Amino acid sequence: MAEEPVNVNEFQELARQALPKMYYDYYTGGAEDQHTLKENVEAFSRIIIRPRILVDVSKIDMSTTILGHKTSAPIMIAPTAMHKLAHHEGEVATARGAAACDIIMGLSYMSTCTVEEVASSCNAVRFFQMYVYKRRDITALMVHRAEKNGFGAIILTADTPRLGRREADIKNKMIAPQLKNFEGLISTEYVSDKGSNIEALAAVTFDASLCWKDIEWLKSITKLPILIKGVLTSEDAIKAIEAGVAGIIVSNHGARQLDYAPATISVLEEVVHAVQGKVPVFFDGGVRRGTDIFKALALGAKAVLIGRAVIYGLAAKGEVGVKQVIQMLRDELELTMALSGCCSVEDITRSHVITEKERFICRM
Ligand SMILES: Cc1cc2nc3c(=O)[nH]c(=O)nc-3n(C[C@H](O)[C@H](O)[C@H](O)COP(=O)(O)O)c2cc1C
Ligand SMILES: CC(C)CC(=O)C(=O)O
Repeated sequence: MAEEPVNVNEFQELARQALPKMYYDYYTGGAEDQHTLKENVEAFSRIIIRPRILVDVSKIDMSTTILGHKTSAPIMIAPTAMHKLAHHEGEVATARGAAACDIIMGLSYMSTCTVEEVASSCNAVRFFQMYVYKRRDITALMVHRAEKNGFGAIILTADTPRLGRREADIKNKMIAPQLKNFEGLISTEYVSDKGSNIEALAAVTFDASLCWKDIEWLKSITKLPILIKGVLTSEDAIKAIEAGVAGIIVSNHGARQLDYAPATISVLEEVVHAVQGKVPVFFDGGVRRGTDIFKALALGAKAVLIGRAVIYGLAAKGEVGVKQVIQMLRDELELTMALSGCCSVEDITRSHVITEKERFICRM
């Protein structure tokens, strides 16, 4: 029998073995030179933890509340597209993994299972991620379907007016299937002479004119709280609050959009300072270890979203793999908390980490 994976990187290797190259490249890849892709992970290694000793850590409580929903840990599943390319059960398996671990799942607008299938598969708290199509009637319908099916929030992804240039997908001539949510509404199968039909799909369907004033439109069609995903600057954090969002997700889309955008962990604090506690700030990008989650919490995130790591679990072992990856990250976070002298997520403070910039200033 093959050895059991002991960390997320080993799950990635299992996913590589399980998937056709075209899909593995789609899931792992980033934009252009993949500079930001590497940085998202490496920037974590430049942040050092300042552990405190002789604290009673015999009981650790990782639970927290996200937009009023109690969860077992400050961990959510990031919305990622087309899970059936990773495993035949698709997003239903992912949702069940989330439910088993008592964490919130973000469902992608570009899912391969329908909103209804995911909603009826388990009792996970679900947030619905949306893109805005030029055909606003279709987007409004999707939001209503999410609302009707008990989703707890809308995640508006704001960093994708056009799709980033993912060169592996271009070379592989990556093909997206017809997405079941849109059957009878719009075709999601576009053939492109540029290579990747996902790029063509986004070019034809996504509304590149989307801007801040459209949050008013979104608020007019839903009562659900809105999280805005893709904030990387204090300027946009302030605009998001002015627009009345319920939360902000610091994200560079897993480095798949603008290459040479900053590593998300390097700008989290800028956003947190701008927000001044008015709304919760969430974080994603490059999280592969419990220590990464601890660092993001110390720098002010309310919770982190996990993208690729969950897909690796799904590709390797379906629902069981999703569960194992989340459990692994939860266990690692718990151990990090214990070894740093933190009994609850509230105990994790800014003084528990030191950034590269601070170390540099100390040396001067
Ligand atoms: C294969 C893949 C598909 C993605 N699809 C979506 C999507 O449909 N909607 C979205 O808002 N973000 C999407 N993302 C971005 C994730 O929500 C998240 O920001 C990113 O994966 C976090 O980085 P990580 O993968 O390093 O954890 C996708 C990311 C990946 C890797
Ligand atoms: C189908 C794509 C638009 C999904 C996506 O956001 C991504 O691949 O990063």
